[in-house]
Order: sequence, then C-alpha cells, then structure tokens
Amino acid sequence: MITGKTLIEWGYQPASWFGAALHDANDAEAHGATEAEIRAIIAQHVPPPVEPRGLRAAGEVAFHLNIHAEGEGDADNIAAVSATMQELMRVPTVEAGAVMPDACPAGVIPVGGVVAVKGAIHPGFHSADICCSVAVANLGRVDPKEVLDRAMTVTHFGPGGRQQRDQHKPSAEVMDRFERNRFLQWHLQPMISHFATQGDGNHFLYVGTLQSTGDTVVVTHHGSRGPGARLYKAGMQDAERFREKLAPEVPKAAAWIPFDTKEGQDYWEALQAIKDWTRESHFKIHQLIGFPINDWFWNEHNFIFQRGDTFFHAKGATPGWAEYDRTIVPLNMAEPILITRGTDAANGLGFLPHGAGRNMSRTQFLKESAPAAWPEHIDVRSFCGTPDFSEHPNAYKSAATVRSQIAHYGLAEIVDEILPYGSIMAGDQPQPWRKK
Ligand SMILES: Nc1nc2c(ncn2[C@@H]2O[C@H](COP(=O)(O)O)[C@@H](O)[C@H]2O)c(=O)[nH]1
Ligand SMILES: [Mn+2]
Repeated sequence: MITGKTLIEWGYQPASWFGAALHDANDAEAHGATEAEIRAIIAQHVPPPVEPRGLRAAGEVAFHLNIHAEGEGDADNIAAVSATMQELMRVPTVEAGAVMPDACPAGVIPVGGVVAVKGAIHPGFHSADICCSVAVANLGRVDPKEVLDRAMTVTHFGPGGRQQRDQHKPSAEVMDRFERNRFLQWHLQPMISHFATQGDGNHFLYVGTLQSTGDTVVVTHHGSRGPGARLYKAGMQDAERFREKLAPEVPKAAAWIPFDTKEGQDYWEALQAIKDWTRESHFKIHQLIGFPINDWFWNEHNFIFQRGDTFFHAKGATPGWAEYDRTIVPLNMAEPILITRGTDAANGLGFLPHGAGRNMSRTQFLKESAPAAWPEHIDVRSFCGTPDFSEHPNAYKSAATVRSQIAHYGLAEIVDEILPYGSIMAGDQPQPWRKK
C-alpha cells in the first residue's frame, strides 16, 4: 500500500495533492502497476512549481495622499508616512493605496493607511488590534453624569479579562463560530473573559450630547482584545509559511495568506467571527449601563473590507460607502465626536479618517509637555485610578485641521456631532515588565 510516508520517502513534501495522488496510486497498485508506473502517476499530481513573486519597482504603483502640512510637525510626519507607503506599494499583491488626513507612521502600514489588494489577506496590515472600532448608543434625555457614574461601575479597562463572577457571554451563534473555526477554537476562554472589556491605551468610554437633539449618547472605542491578538499571531504564522514559498523577497510584516486556500477561507471566516464578537462586546457594555437604547450604530476602523474581488486593508480608516450610512470619527476627549457619512471618494479608496492621529509618540509627548490636569470643561475618569496624560488632547494632532482636510479632500460630510461631557479611560497601568 502506498501511504503518505511512502511519498515522503520518495522525496515529496506533505501537501494537499497527497490525497488524490494516493487514491490513484493505490488504485493502480491494486490493478498490478509496477513501482515505476506508480511513481509516474504520482508525478502527474505534483503541481507545477510556483514562481516566487518579487517586489515591484519603487514608484510603479502610486498612492493617493489626502493630507497636507498645516501645523508644527506635520511635514516630518507626512514625509515618514509617505516613505512607509512607498515601500508598501512595492508588495506585489497591492494595487492601490491611500493616506488619510489623520495619518501617522506605524510599522509596515501607517495608521490612516489603506491598501487595496487582490486575492490575499495580509494579517500584518490589520495588526494585533483587529477590528478596533467605535460604537454609539443613544440613551435619550438622561443625565450624562448618571450615565458616566453607571458606566464606571459596569465597564472594564485594564489588562486581561473580567473575573469569573463578573463575566458575560457573546451570543450562542458567535460562540459556535469560534468553536468551529480552527484559528479561534483554541481561544474560547478569552472569548468569554475578555467580552465587554475595553483594554487600555486610547480606548475610551465617552459620554456626550447629540448636537441635533440634545440626547445623551455613549461612545465606546475598543477592539477584539485577547481573541483578536491571538488570531493575528496565528495569521502571521500561516502567512509566513506562504511568504517563504510565494514571495521570500517580501518583508515578513507584509506576508499574506492567499484567499483561495483553505487557510485563507478559514482566516477570513475567523475575521468575520471576531468582528461580530467585537460588535456584541460594544453593545453589551452599552446595555449594562442600564438605560433603554433608542438608536445604535457602529463601525470598524481597523479591519479588512471586501468589495467585489478586492480586499481593502484599512489600518485606522473609516469605511465611507453606502453600506455605512453613519460612521463615527473621534478626535480627542475634549472635542466633539463627528458623525460622518462617507462620499466613497476614489482618492480615499472609499475611506475617510478615523480620528486626529498623533505627530509624536506618547513618550515624546510626555517628555515635551507633561500636562498635570485634564481640560476643565470635561469630566475625565481613570478606571485604574492614575491618569494617563499621554491621552491628553494636546497629544493629538489638531482636530480643526483634520476636519478641514476631510472637506478639502471630499472624503465625507459631517451629519451630526456629539458634544463632550466626559470620558472613562484605562488610566496609567502598572507595567512591571518595563521596570526591568
Ligand atoms: N473622543 C476621543 N477620541 C480619542 C481619544 N483618544 C484618542 N482619540 C481619537 O481616536 C482616534 C483613533 O485611535 P486609534 O487607536 O484607533 O488609532 C485617535 O486618532 C484620536 O484622534 C479620547 O480619549 N477621546
Ligand atoms: Mn481604534
């Protein structure tokens, strides 16, 4: 009998074609074929070698730059973002690119960067915070202070998940999709313990009033937490295996999983399950606050979006086509949050900004500015007790500039605004690993 072990002894690497080859080989053996004849049958099943894809020449594919310098630090920031985009456009799967007005450099793809790709999923372009997103709940004419007080007792910030007595579950449908997906079925514990948690950094729970009606609304900002980070890690490992064969010249961080493979299909389904988990996680926090919800919407701003046969990888950009009737653009804790409607502009590849972005790192900001208080007109609370002033509004780029550049590049219209009352942030976390 010819088995996989036989094929390996004959010098083949295990691959998906083994099944059909073994079937035909054993059939031939049963009909009296010689080893030479069987070897010939096996050879017919071996797919032709794949020609590795190299990097494109610099400048071969252009990108749209929807940002221009207006304030201090903008020019350096734009130069760094453009340099990253120029390298990114050399990746052979990438067909188009765009930079949003809130862009800032960050690894292989800038924050505020969008790339259009055919037939491939690049986990490195959504990074660990898969499906970072914003969600709005309209609670009607209730007292914003009471909303913030209640929210402080029911949300969760900080590392890890909720204690067992305080845990909530996503829907049975989402849990079932996790259990059936080979990328997610190892992460059932954080799927529950991290549900309805917000993490840290610039994730927030913001309470404000709608400019159009005066209604009180809650806006949450967080992503897929531990389950998403684990999915990203597994996706990068699979992508690296493909990169070694398909495009060894491409940087590891830009590796991809071909969409039309079993791995590609499973990873895509895992992304959709993670997205639904994240949407439910926002909604659960809003429900826990305990007021009836009159209106609810959300959007992802760190995700891969499929339109036809193109996969738009958006690292910090808001989708702006008809399916997304109302989208949410936060700027900083002291500014209104914009309710936007994208224009599906070609120069934005259909996207609009997802915030204001930063011109300098948190560490640099604290070194240069070190604010000692939050702006007086807002009620800011630090979940972990100590304020994290790297989240001060001054740490972000000018909100006015981002607003004017949204208009200048025709990326969206602003349909309403949420005026700030106050926010809950994670606050400064003890980071014992940094003290070493
Ligand atoms: N309303 C608030 N907006 C904030 C706050 N901190 C940051 N931001 C804005 O959000 C975007 C999105 O950040 P990202 O992590 O998804 O890249 C950021 O660019 C800021 O403009 C806040 O406390 N309140
Ligand atoms: Mn985000």
